[in-house]
Amino acid sequence: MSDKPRGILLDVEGTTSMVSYVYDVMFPFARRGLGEYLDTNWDSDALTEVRQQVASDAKSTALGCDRQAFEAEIVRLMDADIKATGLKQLQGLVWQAGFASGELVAHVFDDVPPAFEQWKSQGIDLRVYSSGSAHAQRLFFAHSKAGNLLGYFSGHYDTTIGPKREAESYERIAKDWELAPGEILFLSDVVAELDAAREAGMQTGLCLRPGNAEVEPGHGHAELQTFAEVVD
Ligand SMILES: CSCCC(=O)C(=O)COP(=O)(O)O
Ligand SMILES: [Mg+2]
Repeated sequence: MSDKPRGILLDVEGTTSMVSYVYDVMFPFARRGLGEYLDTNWDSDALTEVRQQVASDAKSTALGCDRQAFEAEIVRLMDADIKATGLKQLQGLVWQAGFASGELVAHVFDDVPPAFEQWKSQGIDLRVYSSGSAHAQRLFFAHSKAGNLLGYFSGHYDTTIGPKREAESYERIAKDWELAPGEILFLSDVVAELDAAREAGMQTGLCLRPGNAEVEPGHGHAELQTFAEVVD
């Protein structure tokens, strides 16, 4: 990495954690629990807010009111793995029971907790930016296989701040964090996300974790296999 960062911004899937944990464990859990969750919570405040978000994402007010049409839209978004804000908020609500019961225990790579400890001891501030909702991020890191890691983070960003592949999202994060973009190091497994962060002026690191998709050479981002390589 170039300059020592004052803040490290972390992606989750493919960066702190195995892609397969999200795809093979968490997404199927949300799919299985969807119908019952909707039946039980249709009029709750949390689900009403999500229904409005999904309707707004789809630009169809009616969608938020019709139980069958709503569920069909959620299934469509899940099938296509569309990282829409409303879907991500709903998945977080369904996962809550799984994390609370212990059926879901979030995967983190072994080098992650010691790196968090080292970075914090060096005075580096840590925040998360994931397509998963901020609520889901908190559940995830509070219930990880390495224990409760939530205390390491001073903030969480999701797609309500903007899409992960747009430079403006990273500009907004830097502004909210009250750091210059160049003082922030963004770590992710997705080159398009890193391109957007670099365009905003952030330092970037591409995580090459086991199970991640292959990347084309020539992207120009620093590459790392583990977090131990990030800061001296
Ligand atoms: C934070 S837990 C759920 C992760 C998730 O739903 C997801 O889509 C992961 O996306 P990321 O931006 O972390 O790669
Ligand atoms: Mg990722």
